[in-house]
Amino acid sequence: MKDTITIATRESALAMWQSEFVAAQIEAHTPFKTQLLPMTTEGDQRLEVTLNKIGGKGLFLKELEQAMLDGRADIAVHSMKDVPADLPADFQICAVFPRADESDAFVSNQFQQLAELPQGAVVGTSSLRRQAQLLAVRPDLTVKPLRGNVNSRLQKLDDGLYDAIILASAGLIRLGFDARINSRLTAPDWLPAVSQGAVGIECLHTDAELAAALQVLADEHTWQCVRAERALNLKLNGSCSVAIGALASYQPDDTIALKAGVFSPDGSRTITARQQGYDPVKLGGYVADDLLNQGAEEILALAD
Ligand SMILES: NCc1[nH]cc(CCC(=O)O)c1CC(=O)O
Repeated sequence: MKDTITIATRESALAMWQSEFVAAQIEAHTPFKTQLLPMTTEGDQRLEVTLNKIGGKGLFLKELEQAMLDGRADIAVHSMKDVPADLPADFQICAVFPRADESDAFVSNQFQQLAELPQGAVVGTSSLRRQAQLLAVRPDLTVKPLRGNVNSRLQKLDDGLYDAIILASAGLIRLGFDARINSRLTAPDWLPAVSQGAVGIECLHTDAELAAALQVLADEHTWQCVRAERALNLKLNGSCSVAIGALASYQPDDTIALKAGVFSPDGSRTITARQQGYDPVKLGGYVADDLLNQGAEEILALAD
């Protein structure tokens, strides 16, 4: 087997941080050396429209996957949140790392938390899930689109375009912006995106030897939780845009507890479900069925 693993990565500061983290883990815990292959993806370039209109989350992966198919790279590193539930058949997730902070962060230069925002305040996010949960508790707020990488989103807040913005805490922490988190929006009242806070390694299905060699890096409990959340997402047909929140947590009795919610874009309708079980894929399916029985399909269709 080769002795250097080439890691395809997006070029954003967050993606580079995650890939450098994975490279260091590989060098510390396996016999391999590593090198990075930074690439621009269509998802990074097309900031003008919402992602679901141009093909969804897969746009952050396609170029990296092509590099693996061409033999220019061996693995790709992703925020698992950006990995579609229906991964193309040629690929597998061969390891996920322990989940970091899965919460969303409330970030503002004037206010400490959501409840402090004045009537009609402007909050920045392009996530339908965040928008819907914001409006569910504060229908008076004005939600304005905010895309781009973590640094540019913070810059837009500092430029005065918003009273507050919502970002993933994990991304802020990884880039050293912990101090910008005014407060956290946390489960069970607020649900993160499927797989939020987890970093994973993708490789070719055919690369079984490499996948096996990287198993020493895999966090089994995080993987089970991520699988439960992804199974739920797949059953609800969670294209990246839909307002689905979910969080699975590993319990002391070795079960997984999964809570999930589906929200209408204007925040007026919310349905949630929660179950516990041993089999992550079945659990995700059961919670999805519960949501579907409560009318999830109709609510999700409102986002199209
Ligand atoms: N959508 C982009 C994205 N993908 C993963 C993260 C954060 C890191 C993580 O969830 O692991 C972010 C930034 C954000 O949503 O604020």
